[in-house]
Amino acid sequence: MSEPIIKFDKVTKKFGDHVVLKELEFEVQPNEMVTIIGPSGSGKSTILRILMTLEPINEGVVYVDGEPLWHEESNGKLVPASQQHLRKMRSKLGMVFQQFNLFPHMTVRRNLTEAPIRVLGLSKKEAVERADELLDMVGLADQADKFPAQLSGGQQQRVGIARALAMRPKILLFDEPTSALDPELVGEVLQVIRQLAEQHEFTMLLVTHEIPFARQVSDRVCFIDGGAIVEQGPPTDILTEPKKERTKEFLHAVLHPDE
Ligand SMILES: Nc1ncnc2c1ncn2[C@@H]1O[C@H](COP(=O)(O)OP(=O)(O)OP(=O)(O)O)[C@@H](O)[C@H]1O
Repeated sequence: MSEPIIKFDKVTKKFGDHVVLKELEFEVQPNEMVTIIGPSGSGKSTILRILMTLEPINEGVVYVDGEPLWHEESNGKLVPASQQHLRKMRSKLGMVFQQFNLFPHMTVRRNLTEAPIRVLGLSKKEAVERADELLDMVGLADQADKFPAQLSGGQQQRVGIARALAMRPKILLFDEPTSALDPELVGEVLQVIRQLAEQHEFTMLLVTHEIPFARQVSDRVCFIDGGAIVEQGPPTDILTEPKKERTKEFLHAVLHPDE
């Protein structure tokens, strides 16, 4: 097996006295599509937010692409990372948020060109070309001049995905990308994610409650509860024949909410 592109080495994360992740050990291989499932409050979003450098960790080391994320090496020791190191590491990752988080005062195209111009130093022409290619890929080439509020939720989320891709990250993180959508708009967003998963050009980490979708697209499913991995493996094992009682109870509750 190759070197993992993401590795949580005994990572503990606390909010005050509340231990959200307890000595978490978790690895993702390059180009792997991993889905994280688990009850509300189990620490799923916290894992993604730590990777996006939005939440610092308390103990342990997170490695991304072979380098410590929240630390830097100095004289053979790991010391807290500088802002410069965090910026460099952050550029390896892109995140798609539950609430889209688009810039409301910018057109769709400008939502996609802003960061590549400012952060990556692309010329306007290069950034526009890249944006238009990505909008075409997510089926929104004809919406480039509109503002986010003029689009449906499903369209806005497709812009959110295109915007994350515009930075050419190695790793794409999805935090419940369909949970803010009306049910009839979920399919179009899942279709874009499915397309990306099939290309195998990115490492993808997806937090979702869409169990049938997770079964179709994931290389591995990870069930977490109480900030630790309870069970993980191929989707057919975890989602069809889970071994642990907690996984069975969770899946039953998600798949049969009325029982
Ligand atoms: N900024 C914060 N300050 C204090 N507590 C927080 C903060 N962010 C998250 N938590 C707590 O940490 C725990 C894990 O939160 P997290 O959002 O990672 O859970 P989750 O598994 O993603 O849940 P959900 O499915 O509801 O989004 C929860 O108990 C939450 O209340």
